[in-house]
Amino acid sequence: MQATPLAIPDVILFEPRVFGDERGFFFESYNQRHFEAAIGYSVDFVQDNHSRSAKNVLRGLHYQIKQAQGKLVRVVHGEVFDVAVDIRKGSPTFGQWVGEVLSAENKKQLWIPAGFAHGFVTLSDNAEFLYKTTDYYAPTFERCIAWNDPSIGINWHSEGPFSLSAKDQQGVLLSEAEVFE
Ligand SMILES: Cc1cn([C@H]2C[C@H](O)[C@@H](COP(=O)(O)OP(=O)(O)O[C@H]3O[C@@H](C)C(=O)[C@@H](O)[C@H]3O)O2)c(=O)[nH]c1=O
Repeated sequence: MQATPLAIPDVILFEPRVFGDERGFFFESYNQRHFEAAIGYSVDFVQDNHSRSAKNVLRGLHYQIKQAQGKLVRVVHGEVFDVAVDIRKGSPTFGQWVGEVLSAENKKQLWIPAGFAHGFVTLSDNAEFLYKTTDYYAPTFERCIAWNDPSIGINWHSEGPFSLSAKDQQGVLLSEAEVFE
C-alpha cells in the first residue's frame, strides 16, 4: 500500500498493491499496521458504510461537529470525484480543498481525518462507495456545507447538473458553518 500525502498533507492517498493473475486479482483493502504507520497515529474504526449513487449524484459536504469521524473511503464499482475540505479553525489550509478520482479500476483510497468536511460526485453511470469511520453516525451532530460555496471553489470535475438530497440542498456557507476549534 503506497501512501501519498496530498496538498493538504493530513489527507492521504492510498494505492494498494494489486496482485493480478488468471483468476482475477487480490489486494489488501485494509491493513491496520500499514495504515497506522502511514498516518502516524492509531485509529479505531467502528463503522463500515456502503452507498450506491447514480451518475451526477453529489453527496456532501458532510461532517459531524461532535463524534467527528475520520473516514477511509474507496469505490468498488464505477468512478467518483472525492473531496475533502479542511474546516479546522487555525489550520494553515482552513477552507481549502483537495480531491481525487477514486474508481473500482484504480482502487485508490482516501484517508480523510476528523476536522474535514467530505463529499463526492458520481462520474460513472453508477458508483458504489465504501468507507470505514472512526466514530458512529450521530444525526444530531451532522452538519452540511454547501457543495458550491464560492469561498471554497471546488472543481467537481463534472458538468452536472447535480442531484442532491433535500438535506444537501440546505447546506450552509463555510462562513456560517460550525467548524472545528
Ligand atoms: C451516514 C449514515 C446514514 N444513515 C441513514 C440516514 C438516512 O436515512 C440514510 C441516508 O443518509 P444520508 O442522506 O445522510 O447519506 P449520505 O448523503 O450518503 O451521507 C454520507 O455522505 C458522505 C459524503 C459522507 O461523508 C458520510 O459521512 C455521510 O454523511 O441513511 C445511517 O443509518 N447511518 C449512517 O452512518
